[in-house]
Amino acid sequence: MDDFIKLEQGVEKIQDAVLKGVEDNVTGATVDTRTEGQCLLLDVIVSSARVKAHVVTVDERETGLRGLLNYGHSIGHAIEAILAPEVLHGECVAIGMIQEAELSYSLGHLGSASIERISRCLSSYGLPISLEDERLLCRSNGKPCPVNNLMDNMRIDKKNSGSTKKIVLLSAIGKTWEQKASAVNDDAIEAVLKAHQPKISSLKRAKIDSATVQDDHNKSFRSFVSLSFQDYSMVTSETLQTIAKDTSAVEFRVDLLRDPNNAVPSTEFVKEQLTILRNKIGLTPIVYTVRTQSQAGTFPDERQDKMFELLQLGIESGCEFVDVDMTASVKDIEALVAAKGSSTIIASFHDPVGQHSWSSGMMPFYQKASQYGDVVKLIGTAKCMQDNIELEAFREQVKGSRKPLIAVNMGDKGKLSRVLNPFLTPTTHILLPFAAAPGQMTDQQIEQWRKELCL
Ligand SMILES: O=C1C[C@@](O)(C(=O)O)C[C@@H](O)[C@@H]1O
Repeated sequence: MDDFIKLEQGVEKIQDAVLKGVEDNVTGATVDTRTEGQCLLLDVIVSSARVKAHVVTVDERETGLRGLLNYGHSIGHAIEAILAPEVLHGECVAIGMIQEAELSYSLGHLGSASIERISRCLSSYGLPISLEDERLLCRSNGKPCPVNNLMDNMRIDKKNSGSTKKIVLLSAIGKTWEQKASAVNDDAIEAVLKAHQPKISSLKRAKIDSATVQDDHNKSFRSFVSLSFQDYSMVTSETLQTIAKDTSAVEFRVDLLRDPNNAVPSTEFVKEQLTILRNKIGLTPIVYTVRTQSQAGTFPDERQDKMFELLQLGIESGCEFVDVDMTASVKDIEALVAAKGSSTIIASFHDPVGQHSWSSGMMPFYQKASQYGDVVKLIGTAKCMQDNIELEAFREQVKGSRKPLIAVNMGDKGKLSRVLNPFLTPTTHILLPFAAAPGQMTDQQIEQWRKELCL
């Protein structure tokens, strides 16, 4: 119990010690150089190791007591068998701890206040406490954990005796109901597993495929915010969640990242940054983009090999949308599209200097993009209002196609096209360091214009 209180009360100090451990020794080099957090962390680790060593010594042959070390693991392992490797062992056990505490409660052994405290403590360390956790749903792409599969997986637990399942039940925090795992009947376990099934709506949100986008595009996908951060570890979850609140997706601009060790961001760095974004933003869909210099971005044009390696990473990481530039080589585009997995491909073309007119010049790019993308994105540059009118005529001309179209003009004079674009309009936000493209507006500004124009 004392150790639990230390964990409960020392969250910030312990987290600080763990973060510090990246450059320093996690538990501090010597007694003199240890911070308060490092002392606390060391204390908790040593106490845990002491308990474990004691239990393992007393019950060398695993006759009963040793099973207690398995609290949270009966259900945790059953979940892990379905969701690994996307979801980690520790995360599955954290959920298992809560469900086994609930089981203890449902059998009348544990008070509900204890479940509250355990939940709060696990959450404060960033661990998931239910299968509805957004980060977890995202990483597993909404993969379900049906009760019958969980029950099947629990059948092969080493603590069981024959067909009777044995689970560690709590009577208080730091205390178990018996000095061994207890026999529990299947009905009681099933009831808890059932109560913890995620709601259909949260599973659905985790799944966006190209068919959904194509069928439902004008209703569900109004806009996305182009994020312009250089390092997501410096941005708070609150900021990102505020930005994501009223939009359909956020754009992760790989070319705008600043890797402190490399001029062109390394794959490792991008992976790390994407994980940070994912963890902070929950289930908000991500548009993954590597925009080259000639396409109005900052990624070096001559590093096509690296660009495709990074795009592959976007697909492998399960980003809902991956933007592929149509000026790249057809061979590379084809290979990427063939490996798109569950991502929706946005085939895009930018004309940053307004070289191609909407009345004829953009058509070849539209055709190419329709061939490779699930979604087509054409970005022109307006020099005058007429360019927006021509864009609308273009939109009208290709309206019958099944491929949803994002078409806007950059520049101050192109704003009207952003207001009129009905699907996944790229937008900015006041909390961003800068707008990712000239003429980008916030969702509120677009709404305001639409009101004024009675749209
Ligand atoms: O393709 C686009 C559109 C955009 O260039 C714009 O004009 O809003 C902004 C980019 O971040 C995004 O990738």
